[in-house]
This record gives sequence, structure tokens and C-alpha cells, in this order.
Amino acid sequence: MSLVAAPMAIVDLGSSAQQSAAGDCCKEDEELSSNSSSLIMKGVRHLSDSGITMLPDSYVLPAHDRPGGLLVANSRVKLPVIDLATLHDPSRRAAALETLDAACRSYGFFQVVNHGVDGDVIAGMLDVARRFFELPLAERARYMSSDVRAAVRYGTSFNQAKDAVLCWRDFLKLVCHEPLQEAWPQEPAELREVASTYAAASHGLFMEIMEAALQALHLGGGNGGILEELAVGSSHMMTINCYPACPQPELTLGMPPHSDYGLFSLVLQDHVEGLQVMHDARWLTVDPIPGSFVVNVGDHLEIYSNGRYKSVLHRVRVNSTRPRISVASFHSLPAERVVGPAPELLVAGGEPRRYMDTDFATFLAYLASADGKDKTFLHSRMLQQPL
Ligand SMILES: O=C(O)CCC(=O)C(=O)O
Ligand SMILES: [Fe+2]
Repeated sequence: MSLVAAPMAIVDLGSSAQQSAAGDCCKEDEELSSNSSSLIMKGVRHLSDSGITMLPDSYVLPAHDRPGGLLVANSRVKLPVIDLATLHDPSRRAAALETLDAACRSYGFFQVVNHGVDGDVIAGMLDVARRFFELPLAERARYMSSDVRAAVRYGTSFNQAKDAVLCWRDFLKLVCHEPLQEAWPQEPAELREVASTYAAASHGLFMEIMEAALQALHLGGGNGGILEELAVGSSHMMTINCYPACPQPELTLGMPPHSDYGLFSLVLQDHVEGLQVMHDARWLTVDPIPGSFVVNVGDHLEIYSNGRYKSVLHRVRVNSTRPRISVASFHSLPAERVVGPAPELLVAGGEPRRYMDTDFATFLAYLASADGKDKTFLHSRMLQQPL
């Protein structure tokens, strides 16, 4: 659905239905289940608002894919934090680059503080996002589309057309790299202005982080490098995610394990935790730092760095009391650009190529066909195991 690879166990509805009978069924729930397919298409915000007390079977994951269990570490984790002010300070830049380099190699994730994006821009974006999902369904539904290239797309779950078990998420996706704002929603009235200001800030921050990452990798500093290419043209998709309160959060997920497709993703989350990152074969819950960005390496950067940097699986848990909003910005090269390992890494006597070249059409074909468990798009591009 969005610019993310969909691996994972969105599996067998038959077995999940058997495992869903936690709690007593009330009359409302019976009515809902008789009418559930039409309700489900309306998304989870609608379901949550209708007051259900039991999760419809279509959202119930089989036991081994549910969010609890042995693979979950008890503690919340503070991801490595990059203070952007230190990147701007020549005397501290080298140390900041080392922190960034280590974070991209091990976690594939870090948080950025002191990033210079105005607090009002951040608060305004979260506020307008929240208000969009409070609009009447008919207003939101105007933007429903199955066209993955649409400038604006409202939908539910992860990959609605393919998911065998649905996810507890509604989303609004906006293409930000073309002047298409007039296609974006007109309600709430401020959305276009606020989201385009936010998108410009996110892109600026991405460029700074990308420059730092390339420096840390000793790549692409020269003329004609990838950074110059990005300055001339790039792709930028924004997904606004809404995870309403869920009656049985232990049985489902807001987003299944996946990796992101681009170079870097910048995620703004509100104060409600939910994002989990796979690290050392365990799920760690990211502790939200107010006003910060969570940044993660995407598949393109893993490929471009020939496996030095890791595009790591992550997922989203939901909870029974607090709705959560996040805004994920996926930054990369233009869709038509073929991405492969950086040429500097593959010179004679250099290292072996670990990934095939890839392009957006291949990714879309993968999305349309992907239903394999624990199989990511990245794995389909691997020639040999990364470092
Ligand atoms: O909601 C979040 O914190 C993460 C969202 C995400 O991973 C995505 O949109 O790809
Ligand atoms: Fe993601």
C-alpha cells in the first residue's frame, strides 16, 4: 500500500477466527458481525466509534503473530539520539557522525532532536492529522482509491487488497514531490497549507541527514553524487496514520512487521507509544520523545550502502484507551531511478555486490504478489547475505 514493503504473516483467516473468542459477545457485536464486511471497508476509526467491545474476526491474528509473547522485551527503549546541533558544530560533527553511523548499522533507527523544525509546524501537523480523521466518514471516503500512484489516497489496514488479516489502522497518503496540493483534501481547511509546510521541513531535514549518512559512509561526496541528484529531484510520500483505541489490542496490530522502501523515513509520532523495532531478535518499544523525529533506514539505503546500513523490521501496536497518530515521510530518489549499490563500493578489488539493482515497477510488482511470511522486498533483491 504505501511505499513500504509488505512482508509478514498476514495469514490464514480460518485459524485466526477460532482463536478470537476472548470475552463475551454482546448484542451490538452480533449486529456488527452480521454487517461486518461493509463496516470493515469503512475503516477502524468507524469501527472504534461504533463502540464495539470485541474485535471482529477479520482483525484477529493467529496466536504466533500477535503482539505479546516471547519476542517482546519488557522495557521501552531509547533509540540512539542524534542532536542535530552537534552535526552543525564543526568541533562535534565527527562524533555525531559516529553515533549516526553506529545507529544505522545496528538498530537501523535513531531519534533526532534539536532538528530546527519549528515546534508550531510539528504541533500543527499532528493537530490537522487528528482533525482529518475526525471528519465525517463521507468526507474522508472521497479520497478512497486503489491507485497506489494517486496524489491522495485514503484507506485502511496495511495492504487492503491483499491482507488476509486486517490491521487496526486508517491512513491518508499524500504525494509530496509534485505540485499536486490542489488534489489534497480541502478539509480540514488548513490541511493543504500545514501539510505542505510540514513536507518542506521534512524534506530539508532528510537532506541534512542524508548528507551526514553519506559522509559517514565515505560515499557520494563528489560532483554528480547521489546528494546532487536528490537536490534536483526526489520522491516524497507522506502517510498520516490513525490508530484508534482498539477493544482487544493484544489480538491485533496497527501495522504488521515491515521495512520501508526508500532511503530514509522520518516519523513524527504523538505522545502515545506504539512503534516497535526488531533488534537482536526481539521487539523493542520506542519511547516517544516529544517534538523529536524517529528516523529509519529504508530498503534503498540498505541497497545503496551494499548492506552496511540496515533497513530493519518494525511494527505498530495499538492499545485500548488512547488513539495514536503518526506521520511517516518516505524520502528517496525519483521513482524511475534504478537503485543499486554505490559504484564506489564495487570498484575492482572492492567488495562483492550484495543486492540486485531495483526500480519502482519491480517494487509494485512485488507488492501485488507478496503474501509470503517473513519475506521482505529487500530479501527478494539480495544476492548474498549482507555484512
Ligand atoms: O506509526 C508509526 O509509528 C510507524 C509507521 C510506519 O512504520 C509506516 O508508516 O511505515
Ligand atoms: Fe514503516
